Amino acid sequence: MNNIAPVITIDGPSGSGKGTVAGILAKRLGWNLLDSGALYRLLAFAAHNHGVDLTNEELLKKLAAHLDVQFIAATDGQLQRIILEGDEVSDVIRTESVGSGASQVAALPAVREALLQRQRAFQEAPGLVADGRDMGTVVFPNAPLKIFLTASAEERARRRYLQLKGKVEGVSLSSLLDEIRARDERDTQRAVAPLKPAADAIQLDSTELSIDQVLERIMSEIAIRDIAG
Ligand SMILES: Nc1ncnc2c1ncn2[C@@H]1O[C@H](COP(=O)(O)OP(=O)(O)OP(=O)(O)O)[C@@H](O)[C@H]1O
Ligand SMILES: Nc1ccn([C@H]2C[C@H](O)[C@@H](COP(=O)(O)O)O2)c(=O)n1
Repeated sequence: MNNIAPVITIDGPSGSGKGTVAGILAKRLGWNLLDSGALYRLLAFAAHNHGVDLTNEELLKKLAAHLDVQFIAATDGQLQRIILEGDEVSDVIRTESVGSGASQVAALPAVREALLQRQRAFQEAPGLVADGRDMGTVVFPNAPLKIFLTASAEERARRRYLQLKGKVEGVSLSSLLDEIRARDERDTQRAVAPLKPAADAIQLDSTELSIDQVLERIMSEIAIRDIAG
C-alpha cells in the first residue's frame, strides 16, 4: 500500500449518495476514485455469465482473483467507464438484481479476501476517494478522513425511484423500498466486514441535505484536516 497518498473513505448504505459524492469529490480534488461496490457487482455479474452459483465460495474466490476488469477514469462530460472481459458493463451492473447478487457474494469471507489487495492498489498519488461499506473499517483503516453517509430508507428508495423511472420498466417505489431494506439487512448483519461506521468516522445524514450541501460539509472537513494540499 502506498501510505503517502491520502485516502478519504465514504461508507454507507445503498442510495445514501456515496457514489455521487465520491465521484464529484475525486474530480474536484484531481484524485483517484475507487467504487468498491462495482467490484462486488462485477463479480456477481461475471458469476452469472460463467454459470457460477452465488453460494460457491471456492469458485467465486478464483473468479474474484482473476477478474479481468478495467476502470477508465472519468473525463470531462463522461462518467467513469467499466470494462469486464473486453465488454463495457458500466450500466448493466447497476440494476438492483446485480446489486442484490453483489450483496450475496460480498458476505463470503474468501471473496472479500480475494478483493482486498485489488482495492488497496487504488491508493496512488495524489490521493484516493474510496466509497463502499468497509472502506474506513477494513480496507483503509488509517485514512485521515472517514465519512459515514446515511439517509432514511424511504428517502433512499425515493432517490432510486427517481433515478430509474423512465429507464427501467415496471419500477415501483414499494418494491425498491423492500429491496433496499433487504440489502441493508444483509450488509449490516453479515459476519465479515459488516456495514458500520468506523469509530473515527464523521456521520452525515443526507435525508434533508442536497448533494451540494453534503459536498460542502465534506469539503469543510478536508480543509480542517489540511489533507488536500
Ligand atoms: N443528497 C441527495 N439528495 C438528493 N438526491 C441524491 C442525494 N445524494 C444522491 N442522490 C441521488 O440518489 C441516487 C443514488 O445515489 P448514489 O448512486 O450516489 O448512491 P450510493 O450510495 O452510491 O448507492 P449504491 O451503494 O447502491 O451504489 C442518485 O440518483 C443520486 O443522484
Ligand atoms: N466495500 C463494499 C462495497 C460493496 N459491498 C457489497 C454490498 C452492496 O450491497 C453491494 C453493491 O454495492 P453498491 O454498488 O450498491 O455500493 O456490494 C460490500 O460488501 N463492500
